[in-house]
Amino acid sequence: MEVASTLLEVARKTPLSIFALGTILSPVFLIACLAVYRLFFHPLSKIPGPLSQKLSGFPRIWHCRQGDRFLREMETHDRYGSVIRIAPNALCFNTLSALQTIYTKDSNVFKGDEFYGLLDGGAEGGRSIMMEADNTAHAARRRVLDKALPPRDQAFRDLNALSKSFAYAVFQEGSADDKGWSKPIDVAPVSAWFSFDLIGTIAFGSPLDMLHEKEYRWVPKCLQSASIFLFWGGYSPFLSFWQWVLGTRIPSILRLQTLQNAQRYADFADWMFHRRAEKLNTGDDLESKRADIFQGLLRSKLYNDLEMRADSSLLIAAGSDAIRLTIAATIFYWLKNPDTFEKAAEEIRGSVASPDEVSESVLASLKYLRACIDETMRLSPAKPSSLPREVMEGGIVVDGIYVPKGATVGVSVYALHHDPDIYPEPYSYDPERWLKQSQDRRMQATFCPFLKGPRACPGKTMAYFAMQLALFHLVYGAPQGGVTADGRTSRHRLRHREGEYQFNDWILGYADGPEVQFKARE
Ligand code: HEM
Repeated sequence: MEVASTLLEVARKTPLSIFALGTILSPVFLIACLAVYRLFFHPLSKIPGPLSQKLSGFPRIWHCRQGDRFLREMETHDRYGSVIRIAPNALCFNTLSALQTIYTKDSNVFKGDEFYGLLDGGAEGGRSIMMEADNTAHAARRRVLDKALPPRDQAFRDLNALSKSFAYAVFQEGSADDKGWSKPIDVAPVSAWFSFDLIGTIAFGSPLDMLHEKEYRWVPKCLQSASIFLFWGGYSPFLSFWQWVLGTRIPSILRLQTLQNAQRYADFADWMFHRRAEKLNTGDDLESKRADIFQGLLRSKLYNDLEMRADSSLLIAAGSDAIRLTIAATIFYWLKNPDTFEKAAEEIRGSVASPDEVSESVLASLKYLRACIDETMRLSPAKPSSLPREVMEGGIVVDGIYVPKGATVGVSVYALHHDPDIYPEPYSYDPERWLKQSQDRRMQATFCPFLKGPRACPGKTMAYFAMQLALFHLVYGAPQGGVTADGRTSRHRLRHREGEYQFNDWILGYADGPEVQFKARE
């Protein structure tokens, strides 16, 4: 009281001071009012969650930057229950019913500006199909994209050839020492080169040849760095500001590495699509006689240049990174659980007399391999955090909770995949659970690494081909016995499980390792 009366006394004497005082106090007053509103009067005020996240969106941005948002969502669910408030205007659920309500065709939601507003074409703008807000426009683009995917037999042949090169590159990286052991090899970068080569082939008609040549090996690292910015930037309230900054020299003057890389990556994606377009126009390249995604998109004439640029950026990232992560993570889980590796190896080596005989039907018969991949994607889904959907006019009811227009809702894939009621011992790597006759029916319904509904991944079939073939050739050629995996645990309190593959979620999952060593088979 004393301080207030002194301040008023001073203010009374000089009008200028009144102005200064008002300038200082009014933002404080406004922030206090906003805090009171968000805590007590906001339509979502009754939903439980950490105080900091009820008050502000910045904790979520912080966790996006740190790469541990999915772990934070899981922790918050464990503490507060099946629906949590993860930002003043955003809810996260961890139930099957919420998954079935939010991501279905007729759900009263769309992809709003939260996260999906940061245009993936860089400073020049342009929305990719994944960022397309309008559901009808999205459906039209999706029809074109689905038709543009290469035919199965062509995709199988291409991916089979690339997978052989992948296995060869892994073995090449390590050379045996005098006891017959290879040097430790980090599988993550080699998987990245493989996955970029495969998306080059599927989407643009020719690989970038990263498995053999070093020229473009900077791209995966550049994309990883760009993704960090695009993830936290997408949740920041100043989207147009960041968009503008990307087009200026500010990132290079201030050495903002992730922003510089966001633009560098967008320019690279632009170059990829223009290179493809040029070859198609001249019609004299071999690739134009084969199907690839951009050939289909370019021929459809549905897109403008900016959308093409954005789709190119999306496809390179979406088509490569999740595959890279899943291959590396499966190897990690195999090495941490040697009996599962032995079983997979036995199945693979017993399936055909020579790896050259692998075919689509042989792959389909490798049930244990498929179960291993699914168990990896359950434990370490490449998109583990909740994917936000903005509620439209009229609101939506999720798990009995009315959510009004303008709020966002989502389901934590990581939390759903670790529900102990559906997946007993949820942190153990147990491929057998996918093979049991008496399987809980909810398992297939909750398992959603590719998401569900009209916005789910169109590359699922191709992704399974690529992951199965890469692991098939690796295991077929892998010398038995001498393999190790590093634990990659850290002191982070949410990352303490020895047997869990540790990765960061920056739109997609990024990790180092595992490191493996090979020894010649007896
Ligand atoms: C293990 C591999 C993969 C996983 C786990 C995966 C996962 C996903 C997920 C969860 C989404 C939904 C994203 C969202 O709504 O925000 C998505 C979308 C998408 N994915 Fe994949 N993906 C994989 C491989 C691929 C491949 C190989 C391609 C390219 C052929 C691809 C192309 C796309 C595209 C274009 C979209 C946007 C679809 C749309 O909005 O209609 N993905 N993916």
